[in-house]
Amino acid sequence: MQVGQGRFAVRNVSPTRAMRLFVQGRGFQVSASAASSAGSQQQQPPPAADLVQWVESSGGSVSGVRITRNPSSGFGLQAAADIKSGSTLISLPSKCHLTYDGSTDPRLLALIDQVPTELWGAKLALQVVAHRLLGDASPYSPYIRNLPIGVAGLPMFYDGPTLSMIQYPPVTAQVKKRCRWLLSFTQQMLQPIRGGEKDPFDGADVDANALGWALAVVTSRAFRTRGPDQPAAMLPLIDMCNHSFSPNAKIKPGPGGAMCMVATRQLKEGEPVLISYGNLQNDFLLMDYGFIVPRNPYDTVQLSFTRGLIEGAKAFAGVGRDDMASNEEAEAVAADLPPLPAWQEKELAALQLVGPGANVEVTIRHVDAEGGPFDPRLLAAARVLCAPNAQALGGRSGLRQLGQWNTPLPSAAAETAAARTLAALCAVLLSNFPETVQEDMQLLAAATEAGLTAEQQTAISFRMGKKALMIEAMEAVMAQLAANLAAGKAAAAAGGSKPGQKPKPATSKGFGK
Ligand SMILES: C[S@@+](CC[C@H](N)C(=O)[O-])C[C@H]1O[C@@H](n2cnc3c(N)ncnc32)[C@H](O)[C@@H]1O
Repeated sequence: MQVGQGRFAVRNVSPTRAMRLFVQGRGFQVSASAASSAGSQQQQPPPAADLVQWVESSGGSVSGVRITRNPSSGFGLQAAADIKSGSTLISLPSKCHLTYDGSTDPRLLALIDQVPTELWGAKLALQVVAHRLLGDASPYSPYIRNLPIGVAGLPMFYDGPTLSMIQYPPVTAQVKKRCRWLLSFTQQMLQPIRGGEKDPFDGADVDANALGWALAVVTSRAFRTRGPDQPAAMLPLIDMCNHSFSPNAKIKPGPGGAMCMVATRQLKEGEPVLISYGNLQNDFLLMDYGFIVPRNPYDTVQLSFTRGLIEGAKAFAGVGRDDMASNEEAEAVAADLPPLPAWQEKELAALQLVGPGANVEVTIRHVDAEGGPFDPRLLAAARVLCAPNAQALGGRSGLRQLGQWNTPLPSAAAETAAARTLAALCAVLLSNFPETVQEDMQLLAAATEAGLTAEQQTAISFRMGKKALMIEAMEAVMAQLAANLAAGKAAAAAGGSKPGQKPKPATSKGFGK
């Protein structure tokens, strides 16, 4: 068993096969839809018909919507008729919601209690395991038996080489953390009680694969029904709805604690019913759901701010020196920094980028993101660190005055230095990736011939999206700079400057050396 490579090879059984064994070893029938796929088209019952029946017999309703099943994308929901906007498609009574605190088994509740509150997903995963083991005795059996046997595409189940193809530390580190947690929890919490009086699983071998499957089911299907800070719940049937950033349905509370799926616009018969899983960046879509959205408007590149990062980028851009530094020189500059003048230290502290309680996580976003492509704190920090003296900030201070994308510094020289530094920062970050965007595109174009798996293709598309985002930001900051300079010249020619004037729309020329 290898830790840190996202790989759970237990007793030489691959993760997928281990999950299959876990599921089938408990006497579970393969879901009605999966079982029927071997039969002829005519004999097939509607997919997951038992689940619909269970919801209806539990007091819920399913109206104007049907389940579809596609061999590659799994279950989905579809309008079964023309539907009016505002119609309730599914009403799911609270007795069908699966929550982590809804058990009557004190052994399970005691075990769940030992998991920290913030790991609500893990708590819920233990419930899912318990219900899977109960088999037909579980009140949720029609739901559990229709859950996917493997959750395709989750990096938690990538092999080591595929995980390393992501090339983006914020995601790979988090994936490894989840894998480590699974291993340590199963080894330290589940194995010692196995078969004993505290074991809620009555001696079943719930290993990292089994718990990993349940965790994957939870991360890809749970809903936060009680608000953003409260634990989530599994909503059977409703969770067969796929995601879109332009959804045509939404989930909302109904009478008596029910949760309802409601059409948010008119639907045509046969149209897929789609909800939004939230304005999530690709990191979370990949880690929790196993897919990404190309050119995801909510995607970001996450950075940890250090002064060295900006000073290295300044050197790389040739800001404050006669020439542009090489990568090595820029690294040397970043590693050996003189103390900051008090005015700059004070500004960085006001931005909460240094000092006690600092939060150094900043992002690069899409150009059309609110506030522009650079986290306002990062933009403000670049302006502060590129200003030769406090006067160059023109009396501005703090995030509101220094972090506005469309409000350049009055000093054209200082603003130019900041813009070039931010562009250089993107270039430095891009240089950390072994392949260019073009090379990634070529890899994807030849994916079939090269025998790349779907997961490997997703990993490449993911990192390509991050690189494209940085190129976009780099081009945007240089274009903004050109527009600012042009606006400044025009204002000067007209006999006065117009501070804060919105520059003309940018036409990008890229990062020119
Ligand atoms: C809540 S479930 C939706 C139902 C799921 N398709 C099934 O077979 O049960 C979420 C999972 O559906 C898939 N999915 C949902 N929306 C998707 C999308 N827009 N693109 C690709 N996969 C999607 C992913 O596998 C995700 O983990």
